[in-house]
This record gives sequence, structure tokens and C-alpha cells, in this order.
Amino acid sequence: MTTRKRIVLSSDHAAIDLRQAIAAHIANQGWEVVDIGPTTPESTHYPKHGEAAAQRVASGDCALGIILCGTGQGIMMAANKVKGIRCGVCSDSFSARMIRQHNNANMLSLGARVVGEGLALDIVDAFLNAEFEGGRHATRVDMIADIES
Ligand SMILES: O=C(CO)[C@H](O)[C@H](O)COP(=O)(O)O
Repeated sequence: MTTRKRIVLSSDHAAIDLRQAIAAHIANQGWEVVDIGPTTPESTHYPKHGEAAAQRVASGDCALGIILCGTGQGIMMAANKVKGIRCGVCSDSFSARMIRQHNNANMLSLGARVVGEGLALDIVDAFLNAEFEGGRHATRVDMIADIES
């Protein structure tokens, strides 16, 4: 039996269409997508959606998470308040690769009012296809965890 890796997706009202496009894109790549919404366009509050997704990652229920709001900034700030979460906002594919390789990021944040769908999907691919390099970077990531404890 093949175990598919689970990834959680969430957003606020500003990013529903882009979140759903990302969900379809990565489901096609074999990921088990846990899309925790929202699904309706009413105005909502990004901190609760960032925290909900972050808890799925921090608990180990999902290996990774992708979260979105208008800029990607507010929902990233909320997710990073959850212990064990390392989330970066990316508007370019190089940064998305590097936050995995050097920072062992377990969440990616995107701004739906910043990047178009084509670039966003490329950023997602860069994030998902990169691996943590460890070594000197592990020392530094451990130092981030020390700040939390
Ligand atoms: O980007 C965001 C947070 O960082 C939000 O998506 C944005 O602030 C929502 O704005 P509005 O309520 O005007 O749609």
C-alpha cells in the first residue's frame, strides 16, 4: 500500500480561487489534500485560518501546509505563532526552494493579491520538490526552536 503524504490548505476570503487551483494542482501530483476552507466568499479573519492549518501541521496530522491571504503576510504571522511552525511568504520560486532547503519550512504562505496563478503554482512546485539540506542549517533551525522553548 502506498501512503500518500498529507498537506493542509487554508486561506481567508481573498484567496479562495487560488487555494482551490493549488489544491487541484497538487492533488494531481499525488498529494492527499486536506482543504479546510473556507469555501464561501464572505469576509473572514485570516488568523483563525492560519492557526487552524498550523495546528494540523504541528500535530503531525499533515506533513506540510500551504496558506494564503491577500498578501500572504497576516496568515503567515498567525501560523508562525504555533509552536513548531516555520512558515515563509514567497512571491518567487527561488525563495520557496530555499525555505525548504535551508530553513526546513513546514508551511508556505502565498499572497493571492500579489502573485498570479501561474507563478503561484511554480512557487508551490519549488516548495514541494525541495528537501532540507541539514548540516549547518540544522544548527540554525534548532536555534529557532530554542527561542520557542
Ligand atoms: O492580506 C491579508 C492579511 O495579510 C488579508 O487578506 C487582507 O487584509 C483582507 O483585506 P480585506 O478585508 O480588505 O479583503
